[in-house]
Amino acid sequence: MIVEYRNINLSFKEIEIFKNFNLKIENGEKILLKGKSGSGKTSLGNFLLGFTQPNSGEIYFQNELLNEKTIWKIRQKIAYVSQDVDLDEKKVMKIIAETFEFSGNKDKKLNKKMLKNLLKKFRLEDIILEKNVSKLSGGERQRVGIILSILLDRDIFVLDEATASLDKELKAIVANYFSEINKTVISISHDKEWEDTNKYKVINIGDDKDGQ
Ligand SMILES: Nc1ncnc2c1ncn2[C@@H]1O[C@H](COP(=O)(O)OP(=O)(O)OP(=O)(O)O)[C@@H](O)[C@H]1O
Repeated sequence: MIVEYRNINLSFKEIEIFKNFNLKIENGEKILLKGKSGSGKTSLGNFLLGFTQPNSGEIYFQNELLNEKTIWKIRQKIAYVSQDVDLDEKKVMKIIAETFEFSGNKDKKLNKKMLKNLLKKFRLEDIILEKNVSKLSGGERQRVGIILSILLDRDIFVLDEATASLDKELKAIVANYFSEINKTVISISHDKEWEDTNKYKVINIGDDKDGQ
């Protein structure tokens, strides 16, 4: 098992989002979190990354309890892509190169051949590497964020509406790509292309508040 949410409770004011929510995710599993807007999907991703905490309950990552001591180590094992990929306003290649200089990524080496292949797979021209991020369209920026997350070669992907800015064809390409890789994937998406692959275990959030 790679991730376990145990007895998670979350509420804001009088609104209960999770009541004794439980979910186990196996190594290599492909998970699609679905549910109405406001059902708590993003919160589940945020708990795992330590961005926010539930009111009560525990989260385990590779059998280790997530807390303020373990979160930094755990975060380095997670590749996170959000809807609004937040990249510095620099040349794309510079951002990629600098990402590999962070202390947390020091054990990883930029695979340039893989980068070229990924650009091609996600329909980007090589010239994009020389462009400033501020000049990219939303869909281009989103794909650069996805490519960067893949290059980091981490254990698990948390993809929060990672295909929202892409056209139909690209949504399908990205959803297919993640369905076939040898990693654990948690995707939060309203895009039907993820489910269309038939490779993701669909978890409906909010249907049954009293645990799953
Ligand atoms: N810090 C906060 N303060 C108050 N309410 C919050 C906070 N964080 C989340 N919420 C509320 O918790 C609920 C769940 O939010 P969350 O973003 O996890 O839902 P979601 O299922 O990802 O929604 P969407 O599909 O719209 O992105 C929402 O009603 C949201 O307004």
